[in-house]
Amino acid sequence: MTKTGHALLRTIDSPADLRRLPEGVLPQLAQELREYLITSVSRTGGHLAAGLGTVELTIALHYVFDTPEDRIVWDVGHQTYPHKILTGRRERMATLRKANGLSGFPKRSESPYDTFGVGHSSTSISAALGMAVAAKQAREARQVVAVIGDGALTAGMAFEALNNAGSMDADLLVILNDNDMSISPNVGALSSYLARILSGRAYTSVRSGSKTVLSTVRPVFQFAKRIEEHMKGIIMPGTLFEELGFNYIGPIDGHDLASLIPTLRNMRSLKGPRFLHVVTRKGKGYTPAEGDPCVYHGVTPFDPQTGKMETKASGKTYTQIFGEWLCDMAAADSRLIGITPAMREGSGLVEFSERFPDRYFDVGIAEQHALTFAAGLACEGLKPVVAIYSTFLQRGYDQVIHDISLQNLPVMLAIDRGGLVGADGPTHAGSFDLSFMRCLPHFVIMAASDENECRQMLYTAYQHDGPTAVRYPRGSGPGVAVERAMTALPIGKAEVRRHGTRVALLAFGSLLSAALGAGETLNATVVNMRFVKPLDEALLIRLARSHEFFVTIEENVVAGGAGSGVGELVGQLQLPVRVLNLGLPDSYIEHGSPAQMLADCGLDVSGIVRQVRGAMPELARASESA
Ligand SMILES: Cc1ncc(C[n+]2csc(CCOP(=O)(O)OP(=O)(O)O)c2C)c(N)n1
Ligand SMILES: CC(=O)[C@@H](O)[C@H](O)COP(=O)(O)O
Ligand SMILES: [Mg+2]
Repeated sequence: MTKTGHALLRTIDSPADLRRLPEGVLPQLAQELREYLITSVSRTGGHLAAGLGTVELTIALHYVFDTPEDRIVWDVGHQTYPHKILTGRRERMATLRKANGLSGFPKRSESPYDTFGVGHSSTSISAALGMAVAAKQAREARQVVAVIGDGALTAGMAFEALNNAGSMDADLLVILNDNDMSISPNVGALSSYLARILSGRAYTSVRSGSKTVLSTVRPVFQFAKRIEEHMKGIIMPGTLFEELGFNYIGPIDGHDLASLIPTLRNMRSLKGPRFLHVVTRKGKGYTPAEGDPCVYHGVTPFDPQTGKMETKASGKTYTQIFGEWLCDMAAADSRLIGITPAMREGSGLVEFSERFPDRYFDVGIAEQHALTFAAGLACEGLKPVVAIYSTFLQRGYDQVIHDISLQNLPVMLAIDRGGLVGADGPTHAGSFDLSFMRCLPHFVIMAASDENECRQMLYTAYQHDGPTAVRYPRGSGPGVAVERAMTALPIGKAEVRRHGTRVALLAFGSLLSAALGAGETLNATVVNMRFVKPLDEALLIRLARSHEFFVTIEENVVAGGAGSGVGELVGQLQLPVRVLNLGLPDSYIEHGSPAQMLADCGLDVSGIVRQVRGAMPELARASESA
């Protein structure tokens, strides 16, 4: 804590307040902002290291640009807590990622300073270009800035935007926040290229992890020199970004306000596509986070003195079950290849990457590439397993259809974070995968209801000679024991878990526990459907002869979900049952606690009972008179 107790920071309720400060006090403000950030996130949890790395950049951007009139578009947005603190939300940081509280990402409805909703990476340049073109069309002198990280720059979408922007005269400034990190260390040829730029320019950096103090050619001088070169038409071997039509400046020290502010002022005065390369340190100013920016990328509440995080005493997560299975399967089958689009830790591939480095591929934030890369591997007889969050799978949908399903290739998708994810909110919820996967020919699709079944499904999928998907939720399940044996399930076979009368609750995946609880109250039959595709048609035909109602239950939108498949079958076969589909509504569920979010959607025990009785009042009357 600074001696002043954040005295400066407390005077800032908007960037206008910030812009009234003399430049000389901004380093003090940066110190206070960094301390405030650490203290606040130590209480709430959330994303920490990235925001620590953008403290000075955020101050400089709001100091130089006339926000919100000038637009700042952040990429991913996990690094925007300093931005939120400086734009009038300082006192609401205690509500971060809690129900009805601040979002963990920029959100247009939350603040005029949040110019574009983000959460998925690599969208900032496209959106900012749109805003810049709009400003030009309206003859508005507005400045538009996209702030993108070196990790986010590894996504194809970023280069689609650079390619387009570089050929236009839109007044757009792209700022690359280069900290040599994605969540884990950044990967790929682009990362190496950026390192070469840093080493090739008068710049020593922390990029190589060295303790070398940052030192740079004074950017103002450098800036003038480059203008002179351009003016003289001297064709210098420019950077990739210059070759793409951007006026490239950098690299400069992204923690040095004395460099940032004059450079941004200069770049603000220019027209056309401009590219500023800043170098920062992820976790800057907090020793535990500087030491391990990967661990401190996303944190649970922690002791700010020691950095020690709270750990929830819970069983193995589904992610851990997957990681264990992947290693066991790789040990048994040399054809297995493990692929992640930049989510090694989140998807549980750390052990696999260490034990099977030649069969592990982190392709960067490149979901589309990951999926078609897997298809290519499968063409040659290998067995690719793509570990991917449901929400990020959305980024590669055409590749799933065109490169995997259509060619009927044996690619296995391990879809993690299926269903609601809690604090990250709607940008990260896996609300749609059962809908967008179910309609694809050739795919076998399973949804795990507990940890042991998850492992069995993974093995079942891996053994299948065709495209498969196993979907499981974030976090841990009901805590059943997991047998390490490799047991395959019969494809397309469901499992009756409870016998009842009149109503059959057909549960897909993680909501089986809630269905069993509701089944007790309703005296209903409860089925663990296991397979979204193919459905257990024989069982459904049998149940239709002895039940009046099918109630499908899934943590996926109702629209086109697993339950829709049951309704389609009932219609096709004219089965004598009524169908009620329970699942996520046709709306986005705001962040909060997963249990509360499910309850709000009527997907806890009482909610299921209430909805069933509401749709079938004769049931309610019968159970009351019983
Ligand atoms: C499409 C997509 N894939 C994966 C992620 C998960 N993710 C969040 S932040 C991040 C790394 C971003 O690296 P960078 O852009 O360099 O930002 P930094 O954290 O280094 O500031 C990833 C992979 C995402 N948000 N969006
Ligand atoms: C910002 C981002 O997209 C990731 O950090 C994401 O928040 C990780 O989600 P999990 O916490 O579920 O791994
Ligand atoms: Mg980075």
